[in-house]
Amino acid sequence: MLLAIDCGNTNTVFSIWDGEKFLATWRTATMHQRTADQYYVWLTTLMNLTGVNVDIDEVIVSTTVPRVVFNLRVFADRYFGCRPLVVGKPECRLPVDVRVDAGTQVGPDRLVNTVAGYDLHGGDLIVVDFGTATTFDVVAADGAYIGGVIAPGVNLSLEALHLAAAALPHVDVTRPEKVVGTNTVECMQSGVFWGYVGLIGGICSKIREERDRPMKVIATGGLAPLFQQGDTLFDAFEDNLTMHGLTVINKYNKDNPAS
Ligand SMILES: Nc1ncnc2c1ncn2[C@@H]1O[C@H](COP(=O)(O)OP(=O)(O)OP(=O)(O)O)[C@@H](O)[C@H]1O
Ligand SMILES: CC(C)(CO)[C@@H](O)C(=O)NCCC(=O)O
Ligand SMILES: [K+]
Repeated sequence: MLLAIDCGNTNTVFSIWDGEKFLATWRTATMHQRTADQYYVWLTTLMNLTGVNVDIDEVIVSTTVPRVVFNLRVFADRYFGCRPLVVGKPECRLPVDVRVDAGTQVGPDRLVNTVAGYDLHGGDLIVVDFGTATTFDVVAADGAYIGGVIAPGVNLSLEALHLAAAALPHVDVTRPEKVVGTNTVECMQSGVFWGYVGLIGGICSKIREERDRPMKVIATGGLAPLFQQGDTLFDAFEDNLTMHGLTVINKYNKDNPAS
């Protein structure tokens, strides 16, 4: 059984994949100090609580936080007797080309998202992920990763306003009915929500213009459904895109062992 771990700057998600479907998914805040033993206690508690009694013998990790890798390696080795595949490390091969400037360390989550997007929807794709950052990643016709866009995350933008301006409160993102707010909270929500609608639409049309071809837009991440409502920003929404990509990459590495 495969344990797939997607560690972002804010949250870390663990999913168990039986080769055909995910049996369970659990989320915890990312903390680089968390030890192998802490991961194990947390995971086995949840497995027991939900009656998921399976043997894990493979682990794959994508992390945007390099410091968690050491403890996750110890976790896989100590408790599951395996060496984890870590996306972005030389021993983890990708089923697609990566065509970016030499020396660029593309975020593993972005690579995994494009592998998943290509697997599900084919090439000529823009993958938008609403995480800590909002990323746009471009997949060529042949599935290659050819670059993208990094914008501040939606929650990060709201938090930055609150932190930088003494009179601006902490607010949660929502979809305001009107653009013109009549109180501080509405004004902030409008700026972020409608600002993002414009940003997403604008960046996708600029990418299409630059590529000079139709491109399908796939959205993922916690806030994607909020932006999906009513607006024609995305062609498809994928709930579990990063996890799906991890299973594709794991299978590719098993089917194509290093010679
Ligand atoms: N309507 C909503 N309003 C505010 N936050 C939301 C809403 N729906 C989902 N979320 C948030 O989305 C987040 C899940 O998003 P996702 O896993 O894509 O990114 P993340 O964990 O925040 O970032 P990263 O992957 O970079 O760590 C959760 O933290 C959840 O609180
Ligand atoms: C952009 C984020 C933070 C999005 O999670 C991550 O993919 C990352 O840390 N990337 C490294 C830089 C890059 O992707 O070019
Ligand atoms: K994410």
